[in-house]
Amino acid sequence: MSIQWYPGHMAKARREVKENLKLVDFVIELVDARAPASSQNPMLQEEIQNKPKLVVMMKKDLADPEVTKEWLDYFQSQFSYAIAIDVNNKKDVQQIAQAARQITQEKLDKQRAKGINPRNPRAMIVGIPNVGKSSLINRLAHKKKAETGDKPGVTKKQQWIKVKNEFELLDTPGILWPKFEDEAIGFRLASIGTIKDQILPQDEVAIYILNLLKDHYPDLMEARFGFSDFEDVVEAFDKIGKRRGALEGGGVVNYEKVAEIIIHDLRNDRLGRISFERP
Ligand SMILES: Nc1nc2c(ncn2[C@@H]2O[C@H](COP(=O)(O)OP(=O)(O)OP(=O)(O)O)[C@@H](O)[C@H]2O)c(=O)[nH]1
Repeated sequence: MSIQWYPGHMAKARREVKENLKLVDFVIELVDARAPASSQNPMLQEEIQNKPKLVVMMKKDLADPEVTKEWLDYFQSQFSYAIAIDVNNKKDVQQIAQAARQITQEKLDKQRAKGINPRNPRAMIVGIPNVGKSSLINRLAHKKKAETGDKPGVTKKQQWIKVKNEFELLDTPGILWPKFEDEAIGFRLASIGTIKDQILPQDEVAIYILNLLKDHYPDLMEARFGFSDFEDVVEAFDKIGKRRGALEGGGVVNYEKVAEIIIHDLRNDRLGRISFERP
């Protein structure tokens, strides 16, 4: 996880995705349900052109269900097919095959009407680092990868995975960079663990999380840290440090440790279901 993106990497990633896109009939774009806009790649849509796209909001089990609903409505209104899943929930994962059927039905019907016996539609998964690409591919593959041999792939190693007889999935995902457009996006991506911890100051990420909790999730904050409001971040860090034992000699609060605790709690699902942005 946490690739650092340089222009050379970005150009290579874009080229690879572009090549693979030629092989598929539709695209499965993975985004993080907690920050669906910030975790989209800014240029993917350009490369996809007119191919149908299924947006899959991953990690729905970690996101605020009400906000996830708003995002589903939003994506669906943008002419994209959208679902939200927890990759560890079998029923959720099954929704992908159903959505694929919807997406490809029209084209298949047209081919059948012309007397053509259509082949299985093909798809690829695209998403930013750590969004859950490998987990989803493994679930869809049930660890068995259907090798079909004669189809073109960018590298010889690539294979197609047959998903419930509905479609075939390229076994290597496309990895693209997230948005780096403004500071708030950076904080969201740092909070969900997409960008390296060294890139943004950890205390600032922790302050961002505390402010989000205070403004949108005071009950979760109260449950975990014992308070839900603060005027001053130093005061808030002191309270958490004392409560959680992040102290140095003489009982002085170690702020670095407090920042780590806040980020760790969030990333490890200790706070509850949280979303970082609304449509
Ligand atoms: N709670 C939860 N965790 C998930 C879900 N999907 C993936 N994860 C976790 O997210 C982390 C990253 O998942 P990966 O499948 O490695 O993500 P990736 O997109 O392949 O990552 P890169 O290889 O870095 O590009 C892992 O710890 C997964 O267990 C989900 O739906 N819910």
